[in-house]
Amino acid sequence: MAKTIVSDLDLNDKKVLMRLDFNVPITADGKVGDDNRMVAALPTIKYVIEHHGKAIIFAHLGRIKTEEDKKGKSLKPVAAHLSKLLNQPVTFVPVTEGKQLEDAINNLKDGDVLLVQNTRYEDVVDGKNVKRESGNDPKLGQYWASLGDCFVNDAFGTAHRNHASNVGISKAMEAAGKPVAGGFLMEKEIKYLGDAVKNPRRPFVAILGGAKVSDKIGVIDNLLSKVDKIIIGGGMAYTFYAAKGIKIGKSLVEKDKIDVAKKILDKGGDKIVLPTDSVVADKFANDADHKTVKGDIPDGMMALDIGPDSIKTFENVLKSAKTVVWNGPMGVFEMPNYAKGTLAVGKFLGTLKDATTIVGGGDSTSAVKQLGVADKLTHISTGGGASLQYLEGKTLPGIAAISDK
Ligand SMILES: Nc1ncnc2c1ncn2[C@@H]1O[C@H](COP(=O)(O)OP(=O)(O)O)[C@@H](O)[C@H]1O
Ligand SMILES: O=C(OP(=O)(O)O)[C@H](O)COP(=O)(O)O
Repeated sequence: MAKTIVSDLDLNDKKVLMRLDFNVPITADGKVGDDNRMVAALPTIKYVIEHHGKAIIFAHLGRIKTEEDKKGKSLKPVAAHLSKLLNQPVTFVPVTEGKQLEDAINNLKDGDVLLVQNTRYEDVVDGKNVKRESGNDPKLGQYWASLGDCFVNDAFGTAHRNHASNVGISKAMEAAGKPVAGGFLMEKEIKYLGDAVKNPRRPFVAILGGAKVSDKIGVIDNLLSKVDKIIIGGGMAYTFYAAKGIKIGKSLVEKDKIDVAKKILDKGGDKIVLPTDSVVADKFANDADHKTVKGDIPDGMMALDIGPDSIKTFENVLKSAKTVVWNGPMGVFEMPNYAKGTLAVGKFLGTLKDATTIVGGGDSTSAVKQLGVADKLTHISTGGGASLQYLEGKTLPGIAAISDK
């Protein structure tokens, strides 16, 4: 069923609530480190401005479980960066509810842009982890929905979450008879990912890495029936090492997912390709003592990148691929000593001539952009977990909640 899109709405003089994915890296000096996701949302924001709407933007940054977590997770630097990108002022409201927010919204004129504080501040109230946003508290969705005339959800990267700021607002808006639409980014992502996986050209290879192991390990099981090979690198690999009885030292591991990993290995057999060597370090730091080891990770060491032998193994699998979907860096690429694996895989994908190559996820995308290979790939998706779940064939709650045409 086709979904309502922002261009279907009458925006003139309307308070247009927007949900965007501005979950971007913030540098140590408090600036936006990579603005791919923000740039990707500009067409929809500009459309709202040009059609005389008042853009009221909701977005999240990081995950918040304690009061302490709120430090460094304010969207203020994102507002400043957005103002530069749009070349117009952006009003930043440092709270997520109350009179200050309501007054600021009431003061908006046509074409103005306002960014609300990190929606996940609502997860911790009075020091308690109440998960109002990420638990989709209906009262919060209703409150936010009451602030606007229509809702435009363009946060593809967050579409796999059932949260108050995407699903909650949508449901409350619909209940109040107000329009709920998707944005242009949502439309573009669905088109590219849908086309690539409906009838994928084979061999179809998925590459998974990164650190959100418990989030993404479940995806592998479903992908097994769709792809010809799954390459697993990055922090994800060591839960699989543990499942195979290979020593992992102090490497990232999700202990309660080792059984899941075992089942995936049994079911996947030689479809699953793991690193054969790793770069290990004695601490999580670029200047730590580090070396390359095959197989077992020594006691007291942690694996922070794949090694040169793994790179060759992965390239061998990838060289004949016709469709490649990649999410999650192969190592801690933010630190130069552990960036080689991610670099090598990104560069290799850029050399594949007759292949559809799709990279998704905040960190993976920022890695391929740093490498300068982004323009050699078919599609850079703003969603990591979201694109994976879309590929699995799952209905994403954020998309499902957009009104049908
Ligand atoms: N071996 C590893 N150990 C710990 N962290 C890792 C390892 N490999 C990659 N990472 C981290 O994974 C993070 C990205 O993971 P994730 O959020 O799942 O990817 P994406 O944002 O692309 O979806 C990066 O910050 C990177 O440093
Ligand atoms: O960065 C995101 O996901 P991704 O790392 O899978 O691309 C999205 O903004 C969702 O964030 P979340 O995984 O904290 O819910």
